[in-house]
Amino acid sequence: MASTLGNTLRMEKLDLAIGAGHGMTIPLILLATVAWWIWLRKKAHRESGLPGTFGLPFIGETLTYVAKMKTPLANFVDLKTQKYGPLFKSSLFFRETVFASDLETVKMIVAKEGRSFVSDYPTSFALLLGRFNGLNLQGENWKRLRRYVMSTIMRVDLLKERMADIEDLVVKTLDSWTDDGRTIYVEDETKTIAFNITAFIVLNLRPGKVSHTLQQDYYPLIEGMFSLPINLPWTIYGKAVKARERILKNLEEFLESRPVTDDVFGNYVKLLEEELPPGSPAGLKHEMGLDLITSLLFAGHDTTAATMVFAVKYIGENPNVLAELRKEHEELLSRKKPGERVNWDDCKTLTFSNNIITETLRMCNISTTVFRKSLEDIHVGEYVIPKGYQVLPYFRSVHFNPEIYPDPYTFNPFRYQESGGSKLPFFGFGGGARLCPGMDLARAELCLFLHHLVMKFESWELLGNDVVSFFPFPRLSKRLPIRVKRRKV
Ligand code: HEM
Repeated sequence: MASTLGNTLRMEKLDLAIGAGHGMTIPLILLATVAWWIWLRKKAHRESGLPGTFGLPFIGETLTYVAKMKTPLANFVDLKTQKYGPLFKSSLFFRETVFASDLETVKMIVAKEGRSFVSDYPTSFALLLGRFNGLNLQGENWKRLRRYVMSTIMRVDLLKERMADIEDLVVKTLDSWTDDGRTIYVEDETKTIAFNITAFIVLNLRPGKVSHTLQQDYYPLIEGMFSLPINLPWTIYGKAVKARERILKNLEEFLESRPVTDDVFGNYVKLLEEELPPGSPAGLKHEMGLDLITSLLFAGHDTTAATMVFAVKYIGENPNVLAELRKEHEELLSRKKPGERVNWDDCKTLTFSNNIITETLRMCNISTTVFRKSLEDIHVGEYVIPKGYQVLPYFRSVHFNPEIYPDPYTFNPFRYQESGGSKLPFFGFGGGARLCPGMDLARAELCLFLHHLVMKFESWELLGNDVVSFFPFPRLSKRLPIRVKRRKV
């Protein structure tokens, strides 16, 4: 008994000694870890040989970047590329960053997805679109989501069946563009077209109060995705958080009330039930389903809407393009029976329309880059991209390289014919394993939009000088006001 008590007392003393030691050792270990980490980073920076600067502590070059990315000419990346060459380092949004702006490195980065690089979107994307959104996902969860999207909503036979509905949604808006002298704000209109189509494809949701409310909440949400994640009622991010809450509430209500559950959301949750480890909480599957829907509504609509609005602007500024486009669509109709609708296969044959889409995306695309992280040290020529860096393959530099695209600042869809059929490098829909799964759907929507635009309207007058701002996304300062002249039928 006495010896047991003695042992216990000795043990307690030992615990106390260890406890006192902890008080000292934990901060020391932390300090040593931080020092070691800083030393490793410095070593990596030195050995990388990358030109460029990190700017100020913590904030890096973020402020200069935000200020200088709005302009079409001589933006942050252009200026740095001129000074340092096509591969340079910086520090943005608290991360060590490498920009790549030459074709070969850009190609290499997108091609090595999942091996040397992995998709790594800013935290604000995960916070606002949900941690299981496609862009932020990696590994098995990403592969499952992508397989699911490709084999369900992006299945060509299904999309072919839905073309008539998609066309009706385009026509519904374009028919409201009267030529009684009223001003039409194209940006608002194309957002509605693209949102209605995406909500129909993803949720089977028809235009109405629910879809209108959801759509309106997407814009503060999107603004927040490129802001500093400071959640206060008056910050851009704070407003985005509120918008997300409303979107989720409305989606939940809609999903609760839908009569059929055999749909994109329902079948995804069922798939997760089969594929996630047994015992995974039901709440997790529900959350993953909601994140799929919220991210598809984002990825599918603002991108396509922006392409539509810029196409209206560029075609409006180029009468020769309008004439050639109309010729293509008149020829298409001449091959069809009266009343026969434009279908999926027609859209594939409309070469000039597709060249307009490509050229519009080359000039003005929401995705000027994609976000990657290096998984290992990567040797590029004489430099090394150190492991763990944010890596931005800057598509816009390739699309504006005069050696690839002569006279790059001119909208010229004829350039693709003139290139003698040789394929010009194009990253409008990304590339590699993450190539946009909605690419064919987006092209089909845009073809139908262009078809009815040139068949219904003789011309349109661009009112006011819209200024294009390029950061965080290309936007027109006045939402592209136009006045249309209908065609006489
Ligand atoms: C003009 C229209 C569009 C453009 C310019 C566009 C552009 C892109 C780009 C550049 C990526 C690659 C992102 C990356 O590699 O990190 C991407 C991915 C994606 N897009 Fe699109 N997109 C468009 C339309 C659509 C549509 C209509 C949908 C679906 C309704 C869609 C759904 C997605 C999804 C789910 C991803 C993630 C793919 C993955 O990570 O594997 N997009 N898009």
